[in-house]
Amino acid sequence: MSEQLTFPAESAALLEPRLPPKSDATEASRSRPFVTLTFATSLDSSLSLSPGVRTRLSGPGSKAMTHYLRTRHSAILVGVSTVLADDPALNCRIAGTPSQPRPIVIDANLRWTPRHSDKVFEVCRNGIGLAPFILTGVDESSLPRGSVELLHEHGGKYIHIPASRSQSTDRLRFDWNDILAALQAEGLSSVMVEGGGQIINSLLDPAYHDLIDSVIVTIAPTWLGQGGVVVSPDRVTDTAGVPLPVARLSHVSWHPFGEDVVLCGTLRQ
Ligand SMILES: NC(=O)C1=CN([C@@H]2O[C@H](COP(=O)(O)OP(=O)(O)OC[C@H]3O[C@@H](n4cnc5c(N)ncnc54)[C@H](O)[C@@H]3O)[C@@H](O)[C@H]2O)C=CC1
Ligand SMILES: Nc1nc(O)c(N)c(N[C@@H]2O[C@H](COP(=O)(O)O)[C@@H](O)[C@H]2O)n1
Repeated sequence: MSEQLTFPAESAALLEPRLPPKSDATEASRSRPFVTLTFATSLDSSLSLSPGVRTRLSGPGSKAMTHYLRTRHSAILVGVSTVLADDPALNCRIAGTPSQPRPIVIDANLRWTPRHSDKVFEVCRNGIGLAPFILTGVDESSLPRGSVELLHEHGGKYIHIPASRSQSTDRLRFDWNDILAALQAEGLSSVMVEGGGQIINSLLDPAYHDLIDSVIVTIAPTWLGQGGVVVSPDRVTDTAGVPLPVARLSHVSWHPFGEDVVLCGTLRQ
């Protein structure tokens, strides 16, 4: 884990209007964390070749951009399938970074059994990352003891969130308002939501658009083909059943980073 990235100050300046305020005073006055939705996609809207396959999309420049975003948020949030697929470090690897983001793993049904050898714990032991907070719908009394201890040793923990049962999958699901309330209660004033597909599609439900402060998407000049993990939220229709667009960005800007382009925008008018 010796990779060291650099991100030019002039590129950082371009992104500044899209990022959470630097001033603690402003952040403290918010009722919920600042939310940035950010991910890397192919031209066919895929995040990876298939569920469970770690797929490099970002080139060196846009990868450094993502790591710069990690320095500018208090937390970085991913779904449990991303953790199982990627064994991600979820730290910032820009040299001299002043602070590391807190990894947040959405694992409502406890599918992940954390292990000492997981990268997220390795970087934590090496002082270049923080241990995860795992948001779960499972009651405290049913949490696996070994996992609770492993997390505790590294400074992480489980956090219980109220959950409802999805009618289609019979799995526990969280309301994003409850997720953000839990982060706020932990003093986390900003969060970047990185993925994967199910997490992003769930956040892109129109009920949650007002919760998203900024959208920053890396687009790589590649098609991954069918069978990938796709960003495509559930369809919305009008009262006559005619399909409507789910969301459109406004205040859009495009920034080339090497062979990739980074699209910034907001879901607000
Ligand atoms: N290119 C990129 O920027 C990124 C790519 N990925 C890729 O995405 C893939 C994983 O994506 P997915 O398979 O879609 O899994 P995912 O990482 O989105 O996690 C899916 C899990 O999250 C749960 N979930 C979703 N919304 C929820 C909610 N509101 N409340 C409670 N639980 C919720 C689902 O029930 C499911 O168990 C991996 O292959 C990974 O490599 C992941 C992150 C970023
Ligand atoms: N920005 C970006 N570009 C890609 O090409 C990617 N595959 C991802 N994936 C996300 O980054 C996580 C890996 O993080 P570490 O490098 O291990 O810290 C991965 O789990 C996805 O969330 N992102």
